[in-house]
Amino acid sequence: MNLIRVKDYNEMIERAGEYMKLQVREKKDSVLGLATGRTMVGVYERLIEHYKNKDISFRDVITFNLDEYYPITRENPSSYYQYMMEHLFRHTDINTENIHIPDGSTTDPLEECKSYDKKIEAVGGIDLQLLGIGRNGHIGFNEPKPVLELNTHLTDLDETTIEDNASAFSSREAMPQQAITLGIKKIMEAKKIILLANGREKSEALRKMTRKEVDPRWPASILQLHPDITTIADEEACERLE
Ligand SMILES: O=P(O)(O)OC[C@H]1O[C@](O)(CO)[C@@H](O)[C@@H]1O
Repeated sequence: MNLIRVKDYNEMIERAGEYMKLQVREKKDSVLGLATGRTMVGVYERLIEHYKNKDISFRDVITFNLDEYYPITRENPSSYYQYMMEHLFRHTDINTENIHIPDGSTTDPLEECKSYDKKIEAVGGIDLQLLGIGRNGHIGFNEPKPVLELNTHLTDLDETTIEDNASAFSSREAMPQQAITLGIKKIMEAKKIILLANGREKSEALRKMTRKEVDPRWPASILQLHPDITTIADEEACERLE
């Protein structure tokens, strides 16, 4: 694993934006696996800047988001669908047909999960997967569990995740307790992965992720088996590393 230690959040998103820019410049029809959450807000701001400076175009880019709450409608301002529209897509020239986000309003989540995996396979898999990391070591919504699920699936959210993400909803009760998430297999099949971690609250997850053992109680630890992963982490997140 290539670990790049940076000073702070700004340096982290700068590097991540540059990395993603190069990917899209090298391969205009890149298949990008995208993440949401607080960490990614700045990365998308950088990408929008690169787009406005005409360094990149999203016209041929295909995207697959990692996850979506369940149940939730696309119109819900706290949905990841709205997050992506607000923070990235509506500022770019991306073709809306190339945007894929699990449908959190489906009445048949099992079918939605299967068809999501098939859509990824149909475009030849993900070229670059962008990942954040939960305080509990989750990637996407692959939560700490005795076993990790391979395929896209419906999952119960961990208490830590509910605690961390409830502020995006009007109340804790308004937050869905489940989500549809890409499984470990499609994440690991991505040709390249870039993972971002910032802040002290991510330091334990980062330590467990780099400990040279795979522990399903810290799902991100499996990423150590990926042949092309770059982790960019700030000083605070690196605090517990040797
Ligand atoms: O960036 P945050 O808000 O700390 O969240 C960490 C990760 O957990 C998630 O909320 C769950 O997928 C991601 O969106 C994010 O990458």
